[in-house]
Amino acid sequence: MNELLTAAQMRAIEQAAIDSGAVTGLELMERAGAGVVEAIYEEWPAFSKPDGENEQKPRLRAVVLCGPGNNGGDGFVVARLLHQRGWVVEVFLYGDADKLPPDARVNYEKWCEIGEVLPWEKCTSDRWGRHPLVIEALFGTGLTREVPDDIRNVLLATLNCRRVAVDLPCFINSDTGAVLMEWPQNLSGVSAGHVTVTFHSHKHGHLLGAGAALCGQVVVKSIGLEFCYEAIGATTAEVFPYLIGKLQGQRLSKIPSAHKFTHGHALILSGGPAQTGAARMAARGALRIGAGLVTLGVPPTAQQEVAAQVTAVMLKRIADADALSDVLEDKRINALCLGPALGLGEREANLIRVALESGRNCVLDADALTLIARDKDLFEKLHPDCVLTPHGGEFARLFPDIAAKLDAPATKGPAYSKIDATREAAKRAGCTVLFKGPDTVISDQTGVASVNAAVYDRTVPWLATAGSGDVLAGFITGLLARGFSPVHAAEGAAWLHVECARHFGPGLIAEDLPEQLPAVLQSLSGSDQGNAV
Ligand SMILES: NC(=O)C1=CN([C@@H]2O[C@H](COP(=O)(O)OP(=O)(O)OC[C@H]3O[C@@H](n4cnc5c(N)ncnc54)[C@H](OP(=O)(O)O)[C@@H]3O)[C@@H](O)[C@H]2O)[C@@H](O)CC1
Ligand SMILES: Nc1ncnc2c1ncn2[C@@H]1O[C@H](COP(=O)(O)OP(=O)(O)O)[C@@H](O)[C@H]1O
Ligand SMILES: [K+]
Repeated sequence: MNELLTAAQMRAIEQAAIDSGAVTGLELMERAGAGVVEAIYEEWPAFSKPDGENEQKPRLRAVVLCGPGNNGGDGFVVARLLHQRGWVVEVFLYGDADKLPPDARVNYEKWCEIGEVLPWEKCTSDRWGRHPLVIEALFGTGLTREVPDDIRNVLLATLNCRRVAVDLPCFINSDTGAVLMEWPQNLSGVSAGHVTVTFHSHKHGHLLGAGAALCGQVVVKSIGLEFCYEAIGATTAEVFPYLIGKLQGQRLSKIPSAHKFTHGHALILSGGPAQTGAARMAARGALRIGAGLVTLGVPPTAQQEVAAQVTAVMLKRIADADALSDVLEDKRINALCLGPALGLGEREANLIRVALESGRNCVLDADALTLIARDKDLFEKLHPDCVLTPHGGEFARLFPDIAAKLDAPATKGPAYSKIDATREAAKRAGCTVLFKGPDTVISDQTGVASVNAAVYDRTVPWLATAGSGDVLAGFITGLLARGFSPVHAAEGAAWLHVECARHFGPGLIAEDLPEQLPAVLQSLSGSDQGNAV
């Protein structure tokens, strides 16, 4: 599934399934536990060897850490299923067995018929050496507050073991990806779970914030809830897709009979002398992504510099806001990009004013965002055909109160997420907002949102290089010129941006990004419709 769910949405889906009479909570828990065991054998095929039947070989050993809710219930199922497959399993319970919720209690009792449930106090680090596998079923979507020290100490002691987190690592808020546990500085790069096995669909916390770096890899197992998905989607109405940019990317083929103006004309405004590289990279991106024509608007003082360095991109002198108005008399110019190294003076503010008043598609990045943050009047001129592309610092300048909510120390859940923040910002700005990062979130003013997650097998840390944001602004502008709606242009561009970085690999510099587009686009137009990308 490509949908991202909050804890509340997941609960609603489960409840609807149970209410329909098609399945019980106990059956769902059994399927969840079976999904975890299946994932364990997929991840470590060596476990499938018939250990236990061979007298020479020791039996496989696991420890299961069960929490006080239904996540713990899943843990008891896993313990039983592993035992059935010949494992030696030790089970610890954090909390009071008498207070377990009903389904978890049933599975606790089933386990008690097989083996012992050890109290948490006995869960000491000297036990880990004997276990090839630690299954953490302490808290899942029900984590509501910081993880207590007696759990933290145990978790830190397991870091050298093979680990499986059930649903989510117990210290990650499922709605925000925030870590609700003090994490030692020297372990900041350590993944806290080799594998996280979740059910039905990803949760926000698997992709947002620190969550992605600490889940290890995420395996999604079906627990048979697909049949009620539509009904729930309609009632919850806020199910966000991720990787949807791929779908937008797949719409990029050009009609054989079309001419260049069919694909739009993008105008990208450059900064002054020695400040022209950013706009040139954006222009290259817009052209490569398929805009029919791309013009760089340059201040007269930078004309020579830019002319010496462009070929397919055209050039236009734009001295000031009046000159921009004149250029925009050409109605074929249908997408503008302002911001990359544009400058922060009055001239630039006036250029932005004219661009916004023209009502054209408009990407506002970098310096343009700073100018809009400074000038309420400019902010109010934003309209639905604009796309704002802030990184964290620019977002905080534009929406300080929203950023403060997002940055508030994570002490409880459910909490305010990057998706919530981007949706609120887009609503306030009245346009599409693309909030950058490895977890880029895109939302339009109506609340439609998606996440372009550059995590797990799409990790591209080398994209954090000077100027890559300028290229992204160019990609979005090019797609706007080609007629994509603002939100689809932002989604498609963000997805292609990451694909270009993946295609190039380490050593990437921003100039390389547009040059990867031919190969990436080629693979999209192939017979497999992009599945290979
Ligand atoms: N519903 C279903 O049908 C299915 C659900 N499934 C599974 O259930 C999981 C959700 O179960 P859940 O809602 O019971 O929440 P869960 O994550 O076990 O935690 C709640 C408990 O933890 C406690 N607690 C929280 N934070 C704490 C802290 N920091 N420190 C200490 N305690 C803390 C909290 O205490 P309380 O806040 O009530 O005092 C409560 O006791 C889900 O992730 C999936 O694995 C699957 O089987 C599929 C079918
Ligand atoms: N660690 C990372 N993984 C994936 N993408 C990243 C990472 N860091 C930054 N990016 C992406 O790189 C781009 C950087 O843009 P920006 O911060 O505006 O840089 P610049 O101003 O130098 O162009 C954004 O698209 C952002 O999402
Ligand atoms: K867990």
